[in-house]
Amino acid sequence: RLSETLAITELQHHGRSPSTLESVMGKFSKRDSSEIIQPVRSVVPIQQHSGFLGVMPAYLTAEGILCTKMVAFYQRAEGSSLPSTQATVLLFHPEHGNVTAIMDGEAITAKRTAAVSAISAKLFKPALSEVLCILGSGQQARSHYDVFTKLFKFKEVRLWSRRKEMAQRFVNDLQDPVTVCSSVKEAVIGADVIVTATGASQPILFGEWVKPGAHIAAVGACRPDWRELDDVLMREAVVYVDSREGATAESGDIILSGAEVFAELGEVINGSFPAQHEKTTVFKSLGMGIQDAVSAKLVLEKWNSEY
Ligand SMILES: NC(=O)C1=CN([C@@H]2O[C@H](COP(=O)(O)OP(=O)(O)OC[C@H]3O[C@@H](n4cnc5c(N)ncnc54)[C@H](O)[C@@H]3O)[C@@H](O)[C@H]2O)C=CC1
Ligand SMILES: O=C(O)C1=NCCCC1
Repeated sequence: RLSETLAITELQHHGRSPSTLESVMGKFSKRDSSEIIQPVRSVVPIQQHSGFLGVMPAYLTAEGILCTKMVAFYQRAEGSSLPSTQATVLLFHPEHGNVTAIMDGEAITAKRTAAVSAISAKLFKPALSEVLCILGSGQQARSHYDVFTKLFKFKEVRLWSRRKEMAQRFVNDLQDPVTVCSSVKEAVIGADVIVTATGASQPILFGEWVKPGAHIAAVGACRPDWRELDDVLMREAVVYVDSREGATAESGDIILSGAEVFAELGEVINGSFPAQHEKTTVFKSLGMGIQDAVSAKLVLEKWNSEY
């Protein structure tokens, strides 16, 4: 329950200093193994049941965090009572190797992913961003809605989900107005920031609909043969990723489109690559163990301070 209350502001900016997430992603992109060790996620595909099990270890020396997340993602039938993403996070004592905490990883996964997408939006969205569009109405859609509307000011928020009643249900829980759209095209035309957070395995977002200069935070399609974005969009946009190795191993949108990766988010944070916010940009997110590690540490610190 504590991880559900993990404030996004703790993952995001604290005044002027860079957030924990930004600072570790910057460090990761320096590839200094004395600072951070984070192999590409180990994945066991469960083809028979349209899912996979992933193991995501990370060691951050300066932060004193040794962690692994185990995550199962299963494509579910609409309305299933089981969540698609289920996860457990383990923290270890870096000096002795004993387990110091076992925590539920669902809320951490939802919140840290949205926080990282928000960092991408902060860096890459057009200067005048009035319309936010979210595709999908599941856990990630909700966490992205919460973070994006908290951190940025949009004049209009649009939502599309493959079953309109699910989008309607999502909107009914909210206090602020959100337009439910009947098609992806209707939802994205003219949008400045687009979040794709679906379980799709074929493209649902097509470059011809996307406003030039828009920013897309692409969160779904995390298998080498799954897609959310079409070839046109992938080839025309400037493509940023969380990890180059992760993207080349896991992202169908990158592998199958042949799109070139321009930079990692961490490389932009470090100043070694520019944020081309005047161009159409895609941030292809796959998720990283270091993001879970720093989030879990925040949860544990909160626990220790409160109990
Ligand atoms: N980049 C990252 O770090 C992370 C990515 N993910 C990915 O984000 C996506 C969403 O995850 P959750 O919100 O946890 O799942 P969820 O099951 O809560 O939501 C999935 C949404 O996608 C929609 N959807 C499913 N199949 C679809 C299809 N074929 N076409 C269009 N819409 C479809 C569903 O209607 C639902 O609105 C998944 O692809 C998951 O793998 C999840 C966790 C972290
Ligand atoms: O980073 C994660 O956690 C996940 N990424 C892709 C989908 C499953 C969970």
